[in-house]
Amino acid sequence: MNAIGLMSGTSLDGVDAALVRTDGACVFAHGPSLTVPYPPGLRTRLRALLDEAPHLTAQSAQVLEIEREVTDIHAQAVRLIRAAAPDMVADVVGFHGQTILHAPGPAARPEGGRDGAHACESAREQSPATPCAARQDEPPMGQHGRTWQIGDAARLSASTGLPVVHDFRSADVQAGGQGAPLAPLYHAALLQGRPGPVAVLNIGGVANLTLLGATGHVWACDTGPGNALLDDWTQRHTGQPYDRDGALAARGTVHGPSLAALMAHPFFAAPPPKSLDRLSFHAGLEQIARLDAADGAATLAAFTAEAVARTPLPEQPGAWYVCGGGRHNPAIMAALAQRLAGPVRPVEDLGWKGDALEAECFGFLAVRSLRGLPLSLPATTGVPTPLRGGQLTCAGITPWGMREGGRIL
Ligand SMILES: Nc1ncnc2c1ncn2[C@@H]1O[C@H](COP(=O)(O)OP(=O)(O)OP(=O)(O)O)[C@@H](O)[C@H]1O
Ligand SMILES: CC(=O)N[C@H]1[C@@H]2OC[C@@H](O2)[C@@H](O)[C@@H]1O[C@H](C)C(=O)O
Repeated sequence: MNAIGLMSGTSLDGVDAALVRTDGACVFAHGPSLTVPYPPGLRTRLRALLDEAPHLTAQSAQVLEIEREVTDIHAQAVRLIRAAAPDMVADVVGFHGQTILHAPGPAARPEGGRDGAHACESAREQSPATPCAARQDEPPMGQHGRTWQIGDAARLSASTGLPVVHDFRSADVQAGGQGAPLAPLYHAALLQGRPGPVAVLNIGGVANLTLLGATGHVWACDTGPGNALLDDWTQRHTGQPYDRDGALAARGTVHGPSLAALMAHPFFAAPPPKSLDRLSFHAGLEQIARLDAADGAATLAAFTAEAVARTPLPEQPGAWYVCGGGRHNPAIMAALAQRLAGPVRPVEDLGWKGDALEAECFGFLAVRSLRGLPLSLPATTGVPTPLRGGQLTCAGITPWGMREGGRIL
């Protein structure tokens, strides 16, 4: 199938879209990929929504309004991808949605939850759970926590005329898994035929790691902060959304005691599998508040790398391949190279597209979902057994087929 994957990550910078031809096990072709940036105003409102999310429901006006805008930007991304690949007719869309809250098992919300507030408790009091097939309702706070991605799959399906697979993480969390990371099975599919142990490290807003072992087993977890803290710090001190090319960090010096204080966060003492909310380390910005802008940036770049280096691994990788926006930051890449054994290289060395990988992943996972194949494993998210996931919404399909010339599945 030709699957368009859509990922709007924790950096809140926009929607990544990519087209892959896949059977959910192998990838046969990589089509075009692109990013549709969020307008600055939407990015600001999304950032505010993260703080509000524990107190909101899926019917809150603030959520509905932003969800509609976010969905329509995804629809625009689908249109652009289809226009860029007229010969690769899309069969399905994998729609991740925008994560606004991630609070699965205890490892993901160390003491105090977000910014010291107990996000999940407040959410539980305010969240009547009404099932909804086409949007992810604000997920109920079950015994295993919850994860919430906004996005209206029915609206996206109707506007694109394509079946849409969405809500990839809820089943995992409901089964007692972390709900993240989900990219490991895609990384493993791309690594097929390469000798392990080898690591793929995604440095997005949050960072996550996939280890393919010497015997081919897959192991994964979130490692710690990616760029999100540094983005917030840079925004606060320079008014820019991120530390372009690590220029601010390059002018600073890592402050050892602050780095040690940041590494004292309970997330690092918890064993994998574990995953993170974008705001899990937000209190860390106050811990380094007295540093100047450049030293703070240098310390945060080092924090991202130190967190990776301290991740307890079952095998030591012979090489580290880095994807996500953090690989564009020389301060982060240098800090990783300093701390990790083995070469640290961008995934472009493998012929992969490091800015499109997550979007491709959700196209791949959409096909796995349609085929009833697992999206997660005990060693990737902590689910008890390999687990399926995702929901299918077909609002764009008539009895005569797809509205915009798609193929009948
Ligand atoms: N030239 C650059 N220099 C420094 N940092 C950069 C550069 N380009 C991108 N980045 C960083 O990468 C971030 C975006 O990364 P990416 O798109 O991988 O995140 P995401 O997909 O939103 O997050 P996640 O993987 O957590 O869901 C930006 O916010 C910025 O911090
Ligand atoms: C809840 C959520 O959206 N998590 C993201 C985030 O961004 C990076 C890291 O944290 C990872 O766990 C995950 O995304 C990737 C695509 C994943 O699931 O593999």
